[in-house]
Amino acid sequence: MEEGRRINIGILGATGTVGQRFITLLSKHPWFIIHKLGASPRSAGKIYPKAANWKQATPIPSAVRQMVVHECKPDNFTDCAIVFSGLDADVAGDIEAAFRAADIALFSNAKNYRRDPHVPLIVPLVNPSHLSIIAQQRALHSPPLSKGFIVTNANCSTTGIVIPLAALEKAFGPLEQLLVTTMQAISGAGYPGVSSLDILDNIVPFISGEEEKIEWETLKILGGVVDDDRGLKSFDMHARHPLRVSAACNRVPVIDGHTATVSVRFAQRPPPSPQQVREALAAFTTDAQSLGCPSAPVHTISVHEEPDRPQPRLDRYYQEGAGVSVGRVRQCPVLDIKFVVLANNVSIGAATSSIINAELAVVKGVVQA
Ligand SMILES: NC(=O)C1=CN([C@@H]2O[C@H](COP(=O)(O)OP(=O)(O)OC[C@H]3O[C@@H](n4cnc5c(N)ncnc54)[C@H](OP(=O)(O)O)[C@@H]3O)[C@@H](O)[C@H]2O)C=CC1
Ligand SMILES: N[C@@H](CC(=O)OP(=O)(O)O)C(=O)O
Repeated sequence: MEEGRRINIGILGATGTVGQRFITLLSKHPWFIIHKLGASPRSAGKIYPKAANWKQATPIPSAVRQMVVHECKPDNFTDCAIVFSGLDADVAGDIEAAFRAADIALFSNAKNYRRDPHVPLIVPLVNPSHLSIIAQQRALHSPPLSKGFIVTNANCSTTGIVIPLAALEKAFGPLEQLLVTTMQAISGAGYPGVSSLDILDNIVPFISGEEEKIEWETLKILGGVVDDDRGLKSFDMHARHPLRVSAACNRVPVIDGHTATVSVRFAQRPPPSPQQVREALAAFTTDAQSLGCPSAPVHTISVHEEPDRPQPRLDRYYQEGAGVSVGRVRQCPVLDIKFVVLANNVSIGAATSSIINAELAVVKGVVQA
């Protein structure tokens, strides 16, 4: 990025849980400047503090205190080079498609386009190389686009899990089997989310669609991008080394921070030892960091030796919520290795990932700054 230049950005769903996180992070961003805010017709026309039910620990940033919230229509955002979406999935599909059709670069948190064969599903600390499919997404759009595209980030639980898995595949080669059990925070359900009478003194062993998302998204993210005979790119879904994934998801009475217990089997025989796994996790570095993305964690995975870590209350702000914490790395008597991972669902699980994805797109020249 050119010294002193800042890029105008817009935020859709700016009043919601993820939208508020975008505002907090982007109000102090060195490259991006918040230029437009969007939310539902209920909020449109109001100044931001009147539209949002602000739930962050820090006050509403001065940069947006006088901003008027707009309807999420592309015409209101034409002077934004990048638009972030924290839209409710019920409305994200049509709105995000309209922004792409208006030739606007859009980075979404919503699930709607994650399975699209031309849309990259990017966890920025894992698979930024998938940005390579954007040229094809633009070319196949009718009419072809010069600037517009959609990039999605992953489900918040999937994000926390694939980061240590990517570190393991980088060090030891492909994984073959994966068993995951999540303990997911209430904030993952947005605001006001799960009712207190359902979640206090309780665990709810069902989150609609979540297990299917972890089982499918993990393959798209950890798999490669391949070219066919005609030069068309597609996602290989880890097909060269099939990976079987089983997830079980639970809602627990924690406000922020999704925890997961993970057991893996490696293709490599004999498998790595717990100590080799700890060393590989701690040594993991990312392109986002080496390419100078300002929101990338300086150190990606914190590996705990203490037997009772990670814990949401103690570890969810590791690297300002952009890194993940792993602990209890040990032998698994059924598969090979098991461990616990904790990721901040509203930071690296949502807004932070989108922001690093946009930073990567700027660095790689996919977004013209
Ligand atoms: N919370 C989390 O941890 C994660 C969430 N996500 C995904 O991010 C997205 C946002 O989640 P979250 O912030 O929790 O949701 P919220 O319910 O808190 O916020 C939803 C946002 O969508 C806006 N909206 C609702 N209806 C419309 C409409 N008709 N037109 C335009 N805007 C509308 C709301 O505006 P208004 O206030 O005006 O109603 C609000 O800004 C979802 O798709 C979610 O699945 C992804 C990963 C993690
Ligand atoms: N379903 C997740 C949050 C979420 O919104 O996921 P997704 O973006 O995949 O719909 C949770 O409840 O914790």
